[in-house]
Amino acid sequence: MPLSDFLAALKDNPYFGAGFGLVGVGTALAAARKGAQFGMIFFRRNYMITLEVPSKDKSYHWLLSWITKHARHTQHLSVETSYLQHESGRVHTQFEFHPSPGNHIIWYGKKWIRVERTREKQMVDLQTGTPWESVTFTALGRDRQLFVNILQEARELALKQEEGRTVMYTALGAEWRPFGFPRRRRPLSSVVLESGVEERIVDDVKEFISNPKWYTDRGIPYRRGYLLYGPPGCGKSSFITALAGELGYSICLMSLSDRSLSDDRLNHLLTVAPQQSIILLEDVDAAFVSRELLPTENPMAYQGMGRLTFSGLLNALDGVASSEARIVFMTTNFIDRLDPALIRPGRVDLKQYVGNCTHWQLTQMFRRFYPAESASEAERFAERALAAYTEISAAQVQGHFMLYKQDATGSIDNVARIKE
Ligand SMILES: Nc1ncnc2c1ncn2[C@@H]1O[C@H](COP(=O)(O)OP(=O)(O)OP(=O)(O)O)[C@@H](O)[C@H]1O
Repeated sequence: MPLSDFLAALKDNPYFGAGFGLVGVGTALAAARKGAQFGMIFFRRNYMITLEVPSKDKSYHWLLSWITKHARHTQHLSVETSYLQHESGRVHTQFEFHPSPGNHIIWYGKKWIRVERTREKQMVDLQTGTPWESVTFTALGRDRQLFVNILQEARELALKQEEGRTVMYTALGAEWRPFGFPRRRRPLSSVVLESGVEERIVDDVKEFISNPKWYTDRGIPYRRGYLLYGPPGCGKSSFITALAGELGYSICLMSLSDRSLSDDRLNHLLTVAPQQSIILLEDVDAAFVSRELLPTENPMAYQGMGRLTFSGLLNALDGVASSEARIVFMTTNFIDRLDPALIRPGRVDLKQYVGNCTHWQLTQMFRRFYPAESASEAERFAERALAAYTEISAAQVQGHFMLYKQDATGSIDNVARIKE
């Protein structure tokens, strides 16, 4: 059907009311209007299909990108600014144009489709503070498969854009929203942990992900908790980011000291976390300290800083049940400050100390940073570093190397100044 005919059919057109006789102009017009309305309703019900997608639906953002791709000739646009990190590490600002609120016509699957994007000025999503929006697709025919195809294409397009990148989500109201630009996946080899530590965690997570049946057969909730503990700057967060990249997972980052976090909200967020994501609760000690360490005169500390209570946190962790593998990582610098109830098996199934650099780690880091240098130079670096300090974090070593980017000998000679 040509576009003009399609548009004509969509408009409220008195055509359907024509031919009702010459009963008087007023009556004829009213009859014509009624006829038109009836005709349109009949036509819509029987020969048109529509799909409404509200902005709070997961597919909404994918669909906006899909529409942008297909409505290339539309002149009415709105902009969304994002940042993209290139291989070199440089960040580029990217403007993505989306069709503005209003009507757009798309030719897809040998059909004309009207896409109406609406934005409610009066209605705001109370949880996210953003205006309420929706897009409605209207097409002639009865075949719903058209919409299924569009949704699948939109999802594939979104996945393609995220390929090779790790998406970070943060909690906004009761939802998870991507924040910042998707980061280039960090390779696991770029995080140098003590020998065997990486394998221990990666093998455990992979085994967990590939074995849902083991859990269902035994009626055990399909979730696994990990705790990485140790001094700052030793690679806990970097390792979790690299692990997410290795698995092709995203990260849902949450701070338990967020004052707006309540028991219900945490519970809800853990339940609705995006598929294939790692939930990361950083610095859990900052929100709750062990009951045993608590001064009795300050019971508030145990209740958490916001409206989240300790028992609420335990319940939320226990309640995480999903057909999807649910992986929760917690990090802390002070494991001894954590309540034993929080880290008992079932809530934390694997605990791993991530500590300051060992001799082995120092040699590995040196060789990674200065690939042209020999193994004996790496040994010399590690020996001198550990002779000068008993405790050096990987972050400090990395900072030191950055000072001697092109000068491996300088980095060895000045290793005693690593903490200056
Ligand atoms: N083991 C490591 N191998 C390579 N780089 C590391 C390692 N540990 C830390 N770094 C570097 O140091 C910086 C800080 O590391 P990271 O945030 O992962 O440490 P952390 O243990 O999570 O610290 P905190 O306890 O303060 O959160 C990052 O830039 C990271 O690249």
